[in-house]
Amino acid sequence: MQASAPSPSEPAPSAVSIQELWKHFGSQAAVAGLSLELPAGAFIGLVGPNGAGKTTTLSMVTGLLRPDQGTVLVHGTDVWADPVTVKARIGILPEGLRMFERLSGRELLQYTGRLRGLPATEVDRRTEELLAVLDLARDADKLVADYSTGMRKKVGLAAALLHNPDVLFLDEPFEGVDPVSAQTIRGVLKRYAAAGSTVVFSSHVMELVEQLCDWVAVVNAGRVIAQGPLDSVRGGRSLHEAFLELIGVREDDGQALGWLGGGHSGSAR
Ligand SMILES: Nc1ncnc2c1ncn2[C@@H]1O[C@H](COP(=O)(O)OP(=O)(O)OP(=O)(O)O)[C@@H](O)[C@H]1O
Repeated sequence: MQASAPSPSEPAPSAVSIQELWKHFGSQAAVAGLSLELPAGAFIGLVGPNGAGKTTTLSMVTGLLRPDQGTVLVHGTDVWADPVTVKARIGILPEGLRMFERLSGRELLQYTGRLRGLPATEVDRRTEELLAVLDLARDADKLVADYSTGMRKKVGLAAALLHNPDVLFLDEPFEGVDPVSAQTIRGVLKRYAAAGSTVVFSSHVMELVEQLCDWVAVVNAGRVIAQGPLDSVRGGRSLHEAFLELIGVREDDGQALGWLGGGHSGSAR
């Protein structure tokens, strides 16, 4: 893989620079020459239909899955040439995060903080603050195995933020999360982004992306089909409308599923 430094004439430095990324599973190209420049300090939404390649892309960008081809730089450092440097600067909340189930929420955060090399007193301070802000203090001594989906997302987010990363990657952070927990997560992410850090998250919920993000990338069939500031991608429409148009959603021709509905069982037995 080739590492190339960003051009010195670039006005706003990229937090993440992705060049011609490829990943095949068997004969299928899940990610097919995807290139993206994600601006530093932005709140970025990565949207695309099911199977578009969002999770595969995020996995390659965060050093969890090796690309077949292509380069990913995080603040100028090649993820696959120098993963240790990059991993110190990023936080990740992956989809279907596996956690140490037999630890309590508090123990999980303390363990994560020590793994990150933070001093014990700092780990304790940050752990208690994150538990309080994410409304987990009451359940801090419960085992992670007994956490609900929303609680798991919140403790995963706390673990991803503990070392105060420069860039935070979240794969579907709001999936399965109730409106109260979603509001709490949104508040923490907004606070984090307001301090100049970069958030990159994938979502299917266009309204949420519109509310939170100032920059959007639309992925389809393993490629980026639109990227830029939210308003330029929307082009005067809602993001939902722009998304459907960009993806080229097919109108139902009314032929299929003609048997469905009306409560008649039909003749086939
Ligand atoms: N480990 C794997 N083995 C085989 N195929 C895979 C694997 N991971 C992903 N794929 C395939 O790659 C394509 C992209 O999947 P990916 O999970 O990246 O999409 P996505 O945009 O995150 O989708 P969703 O929105 O449904 O989560 C899909 O066709 C999927 O079936």
